[in-house]
Amino acid sequence: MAPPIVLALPKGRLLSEALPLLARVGIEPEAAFLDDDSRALRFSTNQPGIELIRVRAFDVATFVAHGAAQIGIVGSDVVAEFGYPELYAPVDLGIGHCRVSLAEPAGLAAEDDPAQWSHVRIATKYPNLTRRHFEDKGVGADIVKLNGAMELAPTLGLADRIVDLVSSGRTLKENGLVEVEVIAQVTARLVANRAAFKTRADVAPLVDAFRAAADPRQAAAA
Ligand SMILES: Nc1ncnc2c1ncn2[C@@H]1O[C@H](COP(=O)(O)OP(=O)(O)OP(=O)(O)O)[C@@H](O)[C@H]1O
Ligand SMILES: O=P(O)(O)OC[C@H]1O[C@H](OP(=O)(O)OP(=O)(O)O)[C@H](O)[C@@H]1O
Repeated sequence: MAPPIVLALPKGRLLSEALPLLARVGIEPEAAFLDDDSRALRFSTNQPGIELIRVRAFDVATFVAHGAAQIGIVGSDVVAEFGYPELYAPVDLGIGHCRVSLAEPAGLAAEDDPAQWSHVRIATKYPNLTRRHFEDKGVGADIVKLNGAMELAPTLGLADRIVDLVSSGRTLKENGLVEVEVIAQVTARLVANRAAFKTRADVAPLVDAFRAAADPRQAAAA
């Protein structure tokens, strides 16, 4: 018998939006999965052929790309940042809506002309995505990699500008920054390891089940 499919879930903000999808697919995690006091990282479900792991958002992509997990749920921001060829992202799950944007202090924006930039210094947790974006424009980018709280970088002199996720825009506003350019729209994707998708008979049907659960027209018709 084939080992269970390992489904990697991000433990941050996407998890609460992913749980109703899981329920629509018919996957019920064991009780410990929802217990904040549990230190376990690997969980059984009501389906003997499916196990869950709970990892950091960026690590979902890494576990799936390397085949340690066969499928996962991860933001398209993370998929774009890594660009793993082994990661197949066939389903837009329609959750985790936000955007990757370039932002700068309001005072700088008032007199700034992005068309004139030849070199910029950017704080971000998306170094690859940011580098590619500026390369495409022929602008040199000096990148400072951070793991969070990018919004602090301009006022403390770490970088002039940031590339970060924006949803309501509240974090930028409360830190005196304005959005200058939207680099990419973001939603969460169901990702699969390409080799597992091709070689395991149980992976494609599960991907199809997520596709049906994510599509409101199919869900309404069911
Ligand atoms: N403000 C937001 N609105 C909507 N979706 C968001 C927002 N921030 C992040 N996301 C989505 O959720 C994913 C996980 O973000 P989250 O903030 O939970 O994790 P993280 O802080 O990047 O991860 P970790 O805490 O593990 O380092 C992101 O990759 C993105 O796709
Ligand atoms: O436009 P808003 O609605 O304010 O959302 C944007 C914020 O959400 C994310 O941070 P998160 O809260 O996940 O914390 P983080 O800094 O740890 O990533 C992102 O990095 C922004 O800081």
